[in-house]
Amino acid sequence: MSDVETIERLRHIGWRGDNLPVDGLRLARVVAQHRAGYELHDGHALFGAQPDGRFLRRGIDPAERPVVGDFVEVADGTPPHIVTVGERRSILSRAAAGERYERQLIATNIDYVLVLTGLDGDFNPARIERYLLLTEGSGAQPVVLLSKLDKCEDAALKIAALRERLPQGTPIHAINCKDPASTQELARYLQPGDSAVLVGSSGAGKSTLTNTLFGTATMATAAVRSHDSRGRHTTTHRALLQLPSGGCLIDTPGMRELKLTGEEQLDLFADIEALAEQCRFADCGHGSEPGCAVQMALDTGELSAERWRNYLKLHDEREEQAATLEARLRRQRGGRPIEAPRGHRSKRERE
Ligand SMILES: Nc1nc2c(ncn2[C@@H]2O[C@H](COP(=O)(O)OP(=O)(O)OP(=O)(O)O)[C@@H](O)[C@H]2O)c(=O)[nH]1
Ligand SMILES: [Zn+2]
Repeated sequence: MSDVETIERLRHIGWRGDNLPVDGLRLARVVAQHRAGYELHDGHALFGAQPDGRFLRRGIDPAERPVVGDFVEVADGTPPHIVTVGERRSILSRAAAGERYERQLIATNIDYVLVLTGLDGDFNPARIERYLLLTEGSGAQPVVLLSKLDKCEDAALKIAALRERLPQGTPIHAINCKDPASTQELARYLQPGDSAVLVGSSGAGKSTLTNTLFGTATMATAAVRSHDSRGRHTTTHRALLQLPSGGCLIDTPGMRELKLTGEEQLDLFADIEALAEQCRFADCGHGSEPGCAVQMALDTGELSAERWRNYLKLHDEREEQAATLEARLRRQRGGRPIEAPRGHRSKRERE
């Protein structure tokens, strides 16, 4: 195959570079990570690979290891093995579940995070805000998709309210996931070289939209039944889907349950933070204090109670994660005792 052909194929799995690796090495993208190794795609086919020994060394920063979305150079062999990880143009991460704080890379080299919410009973601006926060600082651009436009009578109202609430310039598209003419406007995010992930709660229409973008209903739920090592049935999703428009969709389980990392700036709520600065007391609790600008805005309706609650919730969650992060960094630096994170002392300590 000529280099031109190879580069063209790589574009369809999201590659944007121009230089192919030297002879003997092959460029491929990580599409899944299993306990037993990696699953890669070279624009042509899927194949399995193992990481080079240096990625397995103890003490290596986990962020240096290959993750889903990475473009890697592979040395052929039995099995093929990953020798280098290419520069990343974006990094989506989350706080790993568990007692100890850990920032976990979910996917790299993603250009668009398509946040899908139904305009029906699923419609939930707070959840959309949570997803938007998780793309903050990642290098990926969030795009809000509102599905079930065909089943919603007050769509215009909901869209207008959302536009007012989200940062200016956040793209919002209301669509019918079942109708190719309606999803056509998403092609601009799915051109050769583009990589997108689709996130949203169960029932929002992710499979339906994927099928429509893919141009066929035959893949039904995009899932294939297979057997795991113990012979149990497992459902695995297609991890990288090359779309007719030229771009690709990456599906990674990590995107489904998302926790804040503690590093978010909450830019999304800059207006609320500016408001709180105007309270008469610097340490205003925004309860019944006199001169509270937040209460005033809530009273006049300038700030909706629902959005204020969402801000508080995400703010507390961010603080909690930030405290754990801080404790962890301190432990790593000097092994000094870990203080109880701010805001999480027991009731008695606070008194
Ligand atoms: N009328 C209409 N129905 C839709 C639309 N999008 C999805 N649906 C329907 O909503 C239901 C759920 O859609 P799915 O695509 O399975 O949702 P999902 O997000 O993949 O759900 P999970 O697989 O549980 O994560 C299905 O019955 C779809 O046919 C839409 O834009 N319009
Ligand atoms: Zn206040």
